[in-house]
Amino acid sequence: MLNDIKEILYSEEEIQSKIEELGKQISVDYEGKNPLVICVLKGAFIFMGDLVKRISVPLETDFMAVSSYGQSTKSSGVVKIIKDLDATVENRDVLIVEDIIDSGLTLSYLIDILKRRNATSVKIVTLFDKPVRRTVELVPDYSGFELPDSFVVGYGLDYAEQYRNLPFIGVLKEEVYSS
Ligand SMILES: O=P(O)(O)OC[C@H]1O[C@H](OP(=O)(O)OP(=O)(O)O)[C@H](O)[C@@H]1O
Ligand code: HPA
Ligand SMILES: [Mg+2]
Repeated sequence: MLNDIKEILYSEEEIQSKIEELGKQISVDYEGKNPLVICVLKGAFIFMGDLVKRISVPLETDFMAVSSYGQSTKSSGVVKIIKDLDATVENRDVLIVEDIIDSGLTLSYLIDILKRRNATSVKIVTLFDKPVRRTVELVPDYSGFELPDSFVVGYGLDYAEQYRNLPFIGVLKEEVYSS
């Protein structure tokens, strides 16, 4: 598995210290509120677990599964809901937890759905962001690291469902997906 990685971009330690910072800021901003924190499966499952431990205000969690990349390194452009939320978002302060924003298609689709369900507020926290790849305008409220334009894996992110268990984020060797 490690042989397939071209370069490590951020180590486990760097990621954990960034999550601590994000958690502190979110705790300040949501003081006195009880947000519904939504994990976008599958990619955000590790970040979600680490982040909620660093948020000190009361909160509820829920999970939604969407997919648009499948077995490819390019978005299909079609966001499929595989599992919807259990909770109702009406009159809730919603915080969406994402692992990565790339084209922006997944989140712009989700934000639209949650606003139509009458959430009081909808904010986004992403651990990784590739702003140069955007095809729709979208700026996260909280962001961990900006990444270059290369396909990355690890810390929840996959290629063809592999590599999610790597504790760091790294660039996948092109020969792995171009062969
Ligand atoms: O900004 P975008 O171009 O839409 O890309 C970002 C989305 O793509 C990935 O999900 P994917 O569809 O691969 O599903 P997964 O989380 O199950 O891997 C990632 O976890 C984000 O949800
Ligand atoms: N890696 C894994 N999944 C992704 C990426 C990426 O670079 N961009 C969007 N989904
Ligand atoms: Mg994926």
